Amino acid sequence: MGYVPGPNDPFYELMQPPPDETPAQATARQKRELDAQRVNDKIDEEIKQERVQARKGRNVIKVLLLGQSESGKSTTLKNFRMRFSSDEWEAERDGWRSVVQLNVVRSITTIIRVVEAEINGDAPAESDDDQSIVTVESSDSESLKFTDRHQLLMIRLAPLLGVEAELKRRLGAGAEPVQPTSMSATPFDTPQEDHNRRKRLPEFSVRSWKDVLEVGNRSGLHGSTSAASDADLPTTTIAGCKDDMRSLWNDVAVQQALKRRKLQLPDSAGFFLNDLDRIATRDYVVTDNDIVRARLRTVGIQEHRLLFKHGPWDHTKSGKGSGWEWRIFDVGGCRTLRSAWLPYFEGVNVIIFLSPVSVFDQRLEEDSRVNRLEDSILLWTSICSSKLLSKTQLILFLNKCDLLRRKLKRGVKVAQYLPSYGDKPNDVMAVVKYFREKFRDIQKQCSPEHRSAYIYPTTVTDTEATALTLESVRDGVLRENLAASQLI
Ligand SMILES: Nc1nc2c(ncn2[C@@H]2O[C@H](COP(=O)(O)OP(=O)(O)OP(=O)(O)O)[C@@H](O)[C@H]2O)c(=O)[nH]1
Ligand SMILES: [Mg+2]
Repeated sequence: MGYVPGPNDPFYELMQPPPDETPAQATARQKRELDAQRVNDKIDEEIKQERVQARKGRNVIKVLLLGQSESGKSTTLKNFRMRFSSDEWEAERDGWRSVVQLNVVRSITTIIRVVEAEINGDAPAESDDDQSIVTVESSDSESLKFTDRHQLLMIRLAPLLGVEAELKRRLGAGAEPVQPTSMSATPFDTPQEDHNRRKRLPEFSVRSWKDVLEVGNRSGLHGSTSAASDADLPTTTIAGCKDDMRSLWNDVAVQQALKRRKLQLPDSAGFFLNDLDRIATRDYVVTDNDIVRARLRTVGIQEHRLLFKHGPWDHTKSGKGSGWEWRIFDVGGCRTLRSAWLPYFEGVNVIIFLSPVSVFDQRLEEDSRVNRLEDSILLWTSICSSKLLSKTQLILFLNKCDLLRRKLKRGVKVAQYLPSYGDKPNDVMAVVKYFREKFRDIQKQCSPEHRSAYIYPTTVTDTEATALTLESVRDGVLRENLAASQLI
């Protein structure tokens, strides 16, 4: 209701209707007054909303997850959601089932193609000399022959090709990173035409998890009733192929062929294929560990929100918590996608940068001329040097420490790929310490202004250890941002 002046108000006379007003004029006047009042109310409401937003805005923290492809950005996001958004996490659990199945089937069909090529005597596809491969150990040095038993396995596993196509169709998964095909090493470079596209089988990708998980839940694929699982042909087929998949994966001749052709299966392939008894069943229930290992390449930038209601410094003058909202952006790390990061740098409070420490002997999937560690260092240097990001808090995860441990145990020597490593011990502690110092020095030297270094060695597929890291990250971020906004 607007202000209505009383008889003593100087505006009283002015606001009285004219004495000779006709009924039609009175109606028109009242309508004008009503319209004016509506406009006023709308403006008042907008001002109120703006104030609410401004108040909320003080507690919004914008977080970007950056790093090369397969560095573990989406896996880190999964850990955040598992730990701090557990209701949504549980609601989405069933939706991941088809994604895990697609991971399993995809690895098997990739192996099938290799075995077929071996049987047909096809020449190995273009590959790198120093790519790491996921294999079980094979002690035989002599090349083992493929037999009729392998031919039979191929025939029996052929239905999985159809399952792969069906799962991809249902999930809306594309087989290739979508446009653009031009690449840039850092988000600040002008993209160059990609002349070096690899002829490998591309990974599947989706635009957004939400779409995939909704499809999974909506299509009734994952109901626990037997009727639902009967209707789910991919699950039935996968369960029917369990023993043959296991035979294929554990076969020594097959493992030799994978090694010979330097096939690079995803990091999670071994985890899933070594656990087929649990996963390739009709009543398979997805675990947290499965979800953090399920690979789904990111191509679009995804935003997820987390609410922290009870942060340690989260109290207003009245003593009541007002809450903190984190907007986390997960980007695609492939060089073809890095130019899309730039618009997200505006107003970003925190960057969590992932650099995998196990990749010193690997090349980029999208450009086989480039060593992955060199790529990661280049990217980190560009982020540290950026004036646009000079006030952004940088947190570095030296990730995939488990894979580093495994690689060093296999006898791979860091100094062979990184001469500057010299004769330091070839063990995880020493290697991680070396990387930590190198990355910290880059931050120190390249940052336009001084900022603290937050560096964590991580294995983000280890959800328990990562939960502790994320708590420390959360507290550090809230503390630093409160300090920045001079609230403490
Ligand atoms: N063993 C192991 N695997 C990891 C680790 N971190 C990530 N992975 C696996 O590596 C694969 C790639 O991880 P993602 O989180 O999808 O990588 P990303 O950085 O989001 O990659 P893009 O979306 O292509 O940019 C997944 O299968 C993960 O399960 C780790 O610390 N150890
Ligand atoms: Mg990703």
